[in-house]
Amino acid sequence: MGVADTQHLTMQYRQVRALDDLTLSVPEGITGVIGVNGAGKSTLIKVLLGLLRPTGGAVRVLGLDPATQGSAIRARVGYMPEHDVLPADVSAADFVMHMAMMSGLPRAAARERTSDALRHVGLAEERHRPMGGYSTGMKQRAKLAQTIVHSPQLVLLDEPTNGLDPRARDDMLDLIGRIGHDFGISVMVTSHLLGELERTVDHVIVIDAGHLLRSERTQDLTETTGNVLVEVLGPPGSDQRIGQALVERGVQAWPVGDRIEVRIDRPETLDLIRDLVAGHGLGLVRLQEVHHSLEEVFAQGGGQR
Ligand SMILES: Nc1ncnc2c1ncn2[C@@H]1O[C@H](COP(=O)(O)OP(=O)(O)OP(=O)(O)O)[C@@H](O)[C@H]1O
Repeated sequence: MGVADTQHLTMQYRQVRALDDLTLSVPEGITGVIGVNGAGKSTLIKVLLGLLRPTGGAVRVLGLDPATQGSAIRARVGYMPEHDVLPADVSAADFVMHMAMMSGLPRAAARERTSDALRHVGLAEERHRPMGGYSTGMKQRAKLAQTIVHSPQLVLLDEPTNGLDPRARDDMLDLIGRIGHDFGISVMVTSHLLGELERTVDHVIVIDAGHLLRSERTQDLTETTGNVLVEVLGPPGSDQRIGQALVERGVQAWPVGDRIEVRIDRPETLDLIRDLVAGHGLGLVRLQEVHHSLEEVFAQGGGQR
């Protein structure tokens, strides 16, 4: 059993079937739920939290039933909603403290956990300013702080990178990585962008029109291309010399920045790379398998399998 499981889950709004016979399991660790806008990601999160009652199927979150144990789930789970829901005239410190107490923490513990959470998300200095004056990135970090303030076992993050510039997005992804891998809190994070979560999540679930398309470990989904990336240490142009030497021996090799990508169609090619680098008196810094990106996997029709 995962940290969240659904069986034949259906959510029929008046006109729209947002979730359609959806069976999935969110394992421990960091899981990305990816789907275009309207795929049903937010609806899934609201069902898991017990905020929406599904029209069919079964749900378990941390082994609990959201229909009857919603408040027990919300005590153990953190939720970061997609849209801007922060009161503009309240400071992050007051807001996160309030949310901590709403989760059941006594005042002294709530105060301590609030300052820890705001420090973790990098809002320690600005914590007493009203949130209306915050940048989008700061608002997202304040929302993230209230998500983790009560030391949950699982956090559900709805499009946390939406509207962020590239730098703020990278900061947010780093924070999510730390929450999942350093704090040991399981994370389910949604995105409408395929490639964005790739380096952060351990597991990828892809949904489309409320259906499950794929659910796999990121590593398995982005299977190796059969190529390696070679980085050598030596005077400028060393990479080109090695690339040229490989091509002269009938190996497919091409430059990628100041490295060389090499097609490994037989195991001996790896020995050849090692011997050539040594033969040229150079150092072998890196020999790394090249994986497909998620975007490539789906462009090749991998999403339809
Ligand atoms: N309260 C509602 N009443 C009726 N239809 C809804 C409601 N909420 C969502 N929908 C519809 O259900 C479908 C799934 O919406 P949902 O918000 O879950 O998708 P999403 O993948 O989270 O997309 P987005 O990132 O755009 O929110 C969409 O067609 C949406 O219009």
